[in-house]
Amino acid sequence: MKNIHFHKYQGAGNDFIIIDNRKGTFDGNDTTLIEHLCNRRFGIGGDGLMLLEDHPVHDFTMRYFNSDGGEASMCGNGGRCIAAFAVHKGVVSNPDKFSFMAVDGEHLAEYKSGIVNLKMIDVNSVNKENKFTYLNTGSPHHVCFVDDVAKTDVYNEGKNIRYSERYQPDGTNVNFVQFKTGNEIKVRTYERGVEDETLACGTGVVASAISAHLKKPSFSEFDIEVLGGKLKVCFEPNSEGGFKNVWLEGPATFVFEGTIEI
Ligand SMILES: N[C@@H](CCC[C@H](N)C(=O)O)C(=O)O
Repeated sequence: MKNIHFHKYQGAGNDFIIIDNRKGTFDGNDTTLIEHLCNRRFGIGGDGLMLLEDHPVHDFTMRYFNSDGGEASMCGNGGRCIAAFAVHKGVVSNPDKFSFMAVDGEHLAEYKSGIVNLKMIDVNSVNKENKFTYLNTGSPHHVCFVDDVAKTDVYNEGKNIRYSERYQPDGTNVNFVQFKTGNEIKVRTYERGVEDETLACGTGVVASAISAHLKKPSFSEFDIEVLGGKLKVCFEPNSEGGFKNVWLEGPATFVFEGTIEI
């Protein structure tokens, strides 16, 4: 038997188990254990699990695992939550501006009163098709626009696209976006690796905001409503059809901590 101490955080309802692994005692290759810990009935429960580890230059390293146990591409809400955790635990010396390393590279973060503003990777290109866009914002995203996101069958339609031949073998996350007024959009996301709709997806709202900009070029800042709350995204288009200075902002909240015996 082994005891694992964990913290639970959520960012707009995208929820994560976070483990301080600076001593290296948790084995990130143990897919079965991570899947078990993320299980909402038999474990702690979460859309994903993160390990906070040391980094020689940056304040820390973030390792992200989807709830299926697999080490995944970037998680935007996870990045915001681990940033808040690092501030709460005194891992970073200056909450106003700090940096960490993730699977897609370096991220800057700013923390103030429970809100984390996280710099995301530059987006070099957007594949714009007739009915959808496809882009990588740290994780791959298919984005389509719908008239009424509340009436969209996110689970079944998302799953069909996620497993469609076009995206094999890696699959994709799938976002359904509805324009509201001005710079406001509503987004619902089917996440691969969770294999369900989640209450929010950070890299997904970034992809959705950039896709919305392609339809409404006068906006480069978006207010986004997701099932679990509100997020903001801003960016600057570059001269080659890409996007730089991409920031994702929203709440990152401690839920509880505990020890689980496995
Ligand atoms: N919830 C995340 C995205 C996590 C990764 C995704 N499920 C994938 O495997 O691509 C976010 O907030 O960005």
